[in-house]
Amino acid sequence: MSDAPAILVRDLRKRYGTHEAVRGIDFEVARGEVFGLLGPNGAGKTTTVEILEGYRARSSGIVSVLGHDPGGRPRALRDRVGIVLQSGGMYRHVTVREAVAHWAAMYPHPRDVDEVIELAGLAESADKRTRQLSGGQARRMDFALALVGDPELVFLDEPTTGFDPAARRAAWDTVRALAELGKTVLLTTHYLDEAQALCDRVAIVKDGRIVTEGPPSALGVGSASRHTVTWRDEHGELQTRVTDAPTALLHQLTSAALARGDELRELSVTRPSLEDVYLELTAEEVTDVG
Ligand SMILES: Nc1ncnc2c1ncn2[C@@H]1O[C@H](COP(=O)(O)OP(=O)(O)OP(=O)(O)O)[C@@H](O)[C@H]1O
Repeated sequence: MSDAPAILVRDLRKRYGTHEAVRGIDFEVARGEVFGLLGPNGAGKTTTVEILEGYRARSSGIVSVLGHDPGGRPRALRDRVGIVLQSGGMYRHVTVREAVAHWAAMYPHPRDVDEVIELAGLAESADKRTRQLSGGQARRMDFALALVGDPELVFLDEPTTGFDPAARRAAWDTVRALAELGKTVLLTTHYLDEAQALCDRVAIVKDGRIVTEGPPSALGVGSASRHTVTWRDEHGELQTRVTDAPTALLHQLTSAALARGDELRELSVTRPSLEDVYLELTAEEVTDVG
């Protein structure tokens, strides 16, 4: 049972009136995996995640979360899933420790409150009233609330939107700590560096469909053998060539430079990054694959 996937989605569809926001999505997330859904505004990420959380009903398809259908939010599932809510405003007048302790009491096997506060990076703010927290600290409290029930699976919908760089790094550390604890994480993000830093695998969603899926590094490298070669030529002009045969191009360039007794200044060879692949696949004129 434990090698059954944490999340299984088959031909998931969601219609809002006449608009089909999710048009046949399939993916699986293994236990202990950090999986990212990427894609432009309106692609259908939040709809998908909220169906998995049990907050929205699907139009059709199969969805299994820790072996349960999340529709109707069964109690057996609620205790095992952590959800970082976007608002987190209900505890404005109590301290961080009181809020986390209150939330912990709703779960059958909560984690230690102070340990969770530490894990969320809030040890120094534990006695602050939550309304006095900065935006980044408030978000960390959302993490603490999501973790205190000791969930097996954590949903993070755009966990660092609006964070300053230091708060983002702290949130990344929290996600990594979750992964080290063996938790499964499903996150959505608009930040490709975040996906690259945190996710074992990502799926890029566009217009309600997955257009590609795989480990972030493999998406960048595997999508093309294209290399971009840049150098400054003998006239001081910066040159750029995109090639599938970088070895031959470099041989040609270096031979010519050596023959002139010159250096190839500012030479660089780059492969497509996750960002290049993302932009290519989500560009408006590109039609969907699959
Ligand atoms: N409750 C709703 N009623 C009608 N249409 C909706 C509703 N929720 C979402 N939509 C539409 O469904 C599509 C997908 O929205 P969704 O929020 O899932 O996208 P997203 O990928 O999460 O976008 P973002 O990155 O902007 O959060 C959009 O066109 C959106 O306008």
